[in-house]
Amino acid sequence: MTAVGIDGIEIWTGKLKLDLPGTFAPEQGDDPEKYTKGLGLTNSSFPDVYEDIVTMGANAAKGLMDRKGLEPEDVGRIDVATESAFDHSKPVSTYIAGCLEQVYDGDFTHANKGERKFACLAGTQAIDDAYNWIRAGRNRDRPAIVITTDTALYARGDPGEATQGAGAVAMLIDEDPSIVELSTDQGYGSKDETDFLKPNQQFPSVDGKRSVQVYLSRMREALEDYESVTDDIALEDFAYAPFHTPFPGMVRKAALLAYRHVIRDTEHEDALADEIGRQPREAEYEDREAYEEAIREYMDELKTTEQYRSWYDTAVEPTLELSREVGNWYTSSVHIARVSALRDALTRDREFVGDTLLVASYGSGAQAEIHAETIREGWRAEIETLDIDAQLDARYDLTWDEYEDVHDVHEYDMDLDREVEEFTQPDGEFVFTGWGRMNERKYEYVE
Ligand SMILES: CC(=O)CC(=O)SCCNC(=O)CCNC(=O)[C@H](O)C(C)(C)COP(=O)(O)OP(=O)(O)OC[C@H]1O[C@@H](n2cnc3c(N)ncnc32)[C@H](O)[C@@H]1OP(=O)(O)O
Repeated sequence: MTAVGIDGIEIWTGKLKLDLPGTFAPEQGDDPEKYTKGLGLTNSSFPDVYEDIVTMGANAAKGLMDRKGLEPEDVGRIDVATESAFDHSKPVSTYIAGCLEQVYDGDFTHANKGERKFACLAGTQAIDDAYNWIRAGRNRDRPAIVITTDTALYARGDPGEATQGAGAVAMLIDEDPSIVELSTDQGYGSKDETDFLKPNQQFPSVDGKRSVQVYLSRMREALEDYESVTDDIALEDFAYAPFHTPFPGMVRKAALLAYRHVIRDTEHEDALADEIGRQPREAEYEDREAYEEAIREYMDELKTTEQYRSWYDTAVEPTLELSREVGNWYTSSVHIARVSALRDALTRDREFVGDTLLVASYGSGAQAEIHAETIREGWRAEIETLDIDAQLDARYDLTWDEYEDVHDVHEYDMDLDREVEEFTQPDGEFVFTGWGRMNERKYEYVE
């Protein structure tokens, strides 16, 4: 079977940043370590006044097409995953295709376009759709572009405000891919949940603490489902485990739970038995409460062991590097975790063609999905070309008053009583220019 997977990746960050420990924490009256150590975040990316989900997605897609030498006619499909759409009917992919057609000679008339929604999971689902379309032989030898793009803003004062972010990832899905091959095995954990939602509103209604528990429960179910369709999982089989990362502290919890689950009844559990005992088994306890208390105690000890620390520091911690700098990018979040892993491998000059990643995606509402990906020969050349570090360094550092202005500019229902100037100069990129006669958003390319 010909390999299908991710052949190219391009990232676009919002061009502004908010320093969480330095600027946000003092205004909240919080200890800066709540952000750096608790949530695990240093900065959030924000969109400048001329940026939105379309400009960020189009800029990432243009970077990808230019690097891959693609013209519009070469592309058979454009799918956008977002939970920040401003249009209930016209998909964001049409806006993005319209932007791209301003700068290329050809057009995307014969490309299939769509928009995928399942909170942060939608990007992974759009990759699945592209994979299935290629596998079904309906692609006429053309690749698909999958774009994940979000302005992940919360209402002012919401606890989620600390985890905001804005950015886009464009990925080329093709046969014989350069970066990773996708596996056919997948595990799902899915339930109707009311934890994080946006019923006809821009900013989410969030039950923050419950959303954390829902994430963990769906991940456990997805892991069990994945185990049921594959041979037993051994954690040492995976070079990295990129998770959906709303904030790194969330992944810290998920990774510990996954580790406990996977080592049960293995030599790893035996090796830890002298140090912290064996894992509590429910049958050994009088009631569920006592069992759960024993599990909590075991987990508290497990996370301090050398065995766990060594796995976490190698397979999980490196996946959080970009997230710490940009915040939550919703649909892009797991995809920047994958890129963080690949960048770590590059820095370490790691030879890992043929190695596997265990990729754990999640969307509120709620569903988790787990699958494996195999590293391909061309990964190094692709990852070396990424300019995300330069983009991050070039971000404009907002003061508190400027942050308040930026948040207001991007709030749809805000009746702004003041002009907010752009903070950065657009240079070789798409920008938002205003509204057209049918209330559509308009864009231009600035040389
Ligand atoms: C949104 C998605 O993308 C989909 C999902 O993944 S849903 C799962 C995640 N949910 C979200 O991201 C929802 C949006 N976020 C939120 O609502 C909030 O950020 C939140 C509820 C997750 C946390 O908000 P909060 O209540 O203000 O923070 P709080 O729980 O007090 O502190 C956060 C962490 O910092 C720790 N902390 C606090 N002060 C600290 C300090 N001075 N030093 C070190 N750590 C500190 C806390 O102990 C806590 O860690 P633990 O959970 O490990 O105990």
